[in-house]
Amino acid sequence: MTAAPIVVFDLDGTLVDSAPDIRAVANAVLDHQGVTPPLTIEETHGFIGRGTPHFVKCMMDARDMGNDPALYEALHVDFLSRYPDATQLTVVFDGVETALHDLRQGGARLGLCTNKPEAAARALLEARGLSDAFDLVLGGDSLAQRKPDPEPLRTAVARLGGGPALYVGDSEIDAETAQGAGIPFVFHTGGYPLGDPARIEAAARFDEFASLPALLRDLLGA
Ligand SMILES: O=C(O)COP(=O)(O)O
Ligand SMILES: [Mg+2]
Repeated sequence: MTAAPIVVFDLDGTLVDSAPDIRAVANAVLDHQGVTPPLTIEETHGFIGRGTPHFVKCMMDARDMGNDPALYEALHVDFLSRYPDATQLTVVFDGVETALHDLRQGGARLGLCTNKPEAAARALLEARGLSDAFDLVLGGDSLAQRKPDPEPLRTAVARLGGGPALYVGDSEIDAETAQGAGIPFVFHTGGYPLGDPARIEAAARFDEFASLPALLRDLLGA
C-alpha cells in the first residue's frame, strides 16, 4: 500500500489574514512603551514571515528604538504574552475549511508548519474552529530551528509518517524552506510574499482555495 500523501501548510498569509491581529499586538507593545506612531498594515505585512524575533527587531528599527538587547528582550516578552489572545481580527481565507475537509476526505494527512509561536498558532486554530483539521502543528518556537531552516518542515513530514509531501505557503521564506527540505512548494499568492511574487519559484501557484484540492491531487499524482 502506498503512503497517504502529506500536505503541510503555513499559517499567516496562507490560511488566514492575520496581519490585523499581529499589528494590534505590535501596537499594544509600542503603546506600552509610549512609542508612536503605530505600525501601519503595510509595515506589518513586511515584517511577517520570519517569526516574532525578526518581527520585533523590524518594529524597533521602524520606530528608531535602537538595539539595546535588554529593551529588545522586554518587547519580545511583552509581544509573546499578548499574542495568544490576538485572534479577533483574523479572517480565514474563503474556502479554507472546505479545502482542508476535501483533502482529509481524500486520505491526506495534514500538518501546519508556521513561524508563528506554537501557543499563538494553537489559540488561533482553536478560535477559528480549525484545531481538528490538522494531525500536527509545529510553531516557530517548537524546535531549535525555525523556517527558512528546512528542519521544521522535515520534522513535520517525518512525524506525519513520511512519504510524498507538499508544502503550501505564501512567502519566499516558505519557498526556501521547501526547497531546503526537498519538498515541492505550492504558492498561495494572496498572502504576505515579502519579495517579488514573480520571483518565487513554485511547483504551482493559486489564489482560490476552491481550486486547491484538485491542484494538490494533480501534483501528488493521486
Ligand atoms: O509569524 C510569522 O512571522 C510568520 O508566520 P507564518 O510562518 O505562519 O507565515
Ligand atoms: Mg506565511
